[in-house]
Amino acid sequence: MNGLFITFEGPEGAGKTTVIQRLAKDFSNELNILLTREPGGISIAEQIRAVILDCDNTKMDARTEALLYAAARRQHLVEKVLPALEKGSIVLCDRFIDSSLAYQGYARGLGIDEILKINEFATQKHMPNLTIYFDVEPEEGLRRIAANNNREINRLDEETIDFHYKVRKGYHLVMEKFKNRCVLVDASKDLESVYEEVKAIFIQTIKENFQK
Ligand SMILES: Nc1ncnc2c1ncn2[C@@H]1O[C@H](COP(=O)(O)OP(=O)(O)OP(=O)(O)O)[C@@H](O)[C@H]1O
Ligand SMILES: Cc1cn([C@H]2C[C@H](O)[C@@H](COP(=O)(O)O)O2)c(=O)[nH]c1=O
Repeated sequence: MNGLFITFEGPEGAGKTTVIQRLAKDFSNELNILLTREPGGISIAEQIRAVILDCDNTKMDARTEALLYAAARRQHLVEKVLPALEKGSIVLCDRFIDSSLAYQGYARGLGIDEILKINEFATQKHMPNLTIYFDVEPEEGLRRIAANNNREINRLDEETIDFHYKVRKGYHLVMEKFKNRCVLVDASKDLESVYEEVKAIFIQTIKENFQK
């Protein structure tokens, strides 16, 4: 694989989307960047996203939810991410496998290792080169999305505060499990500080991988 696969993780409203979009804009003249997201990024996966996140689907079973995320991931990976990496692109992906480990594995109580197994089947063990995790208190993240009029509220956003605390705890466990590829950023800081920190990590990673 010639390219670089960088994923961005964190709870609701942590600032991932805002920072990735700015990163893509600032570096698109000098680097071949593909910006994408999960669940979604391609037609089939966007359709699965709509089914998972529809606020009316409150009856959805936790394992069904986990399998749908994994199915969307599989299609997005083979249709979009892997071809871009083959061409040498830098793929910036808003959420990937660690979201399933934290949300379905830990917060839903299905087990991090169980969810890892079904995702290894889906991804054939393709993992990111780097994962930047945006760490923020659930209340702060939820306050940010509530203040953002352009952001639709989905079924997962509407979970209890207890669930959102478990998501954060789940992420901490996952970051520890995969510490070789994960970097934690304090996303409670102001946006400019968060952006500068992520940009520095990004530049360092590009140097290490492309300018040997
Ligand atoms: N560091 C920050 N301080 C204050 N507000 C922020 C910060 N980062 C992002 N925001 C604002 O918070 C809102 C949510 O940000 P964003 O959509 O980037 O989060 P996200 O992590 O992608 O959320 P989600 O995964 O829930 O969609 C936006 O209105 C954004 O402008
Ligand atoms: C990939 C993935 C996502 N989720 C959750 C996390 C969020 O609540 C939504 C996606 O919404 P966003 O605005 O695009 O962040 O889905 C999950 O539970 N499991 C996953 O694998």
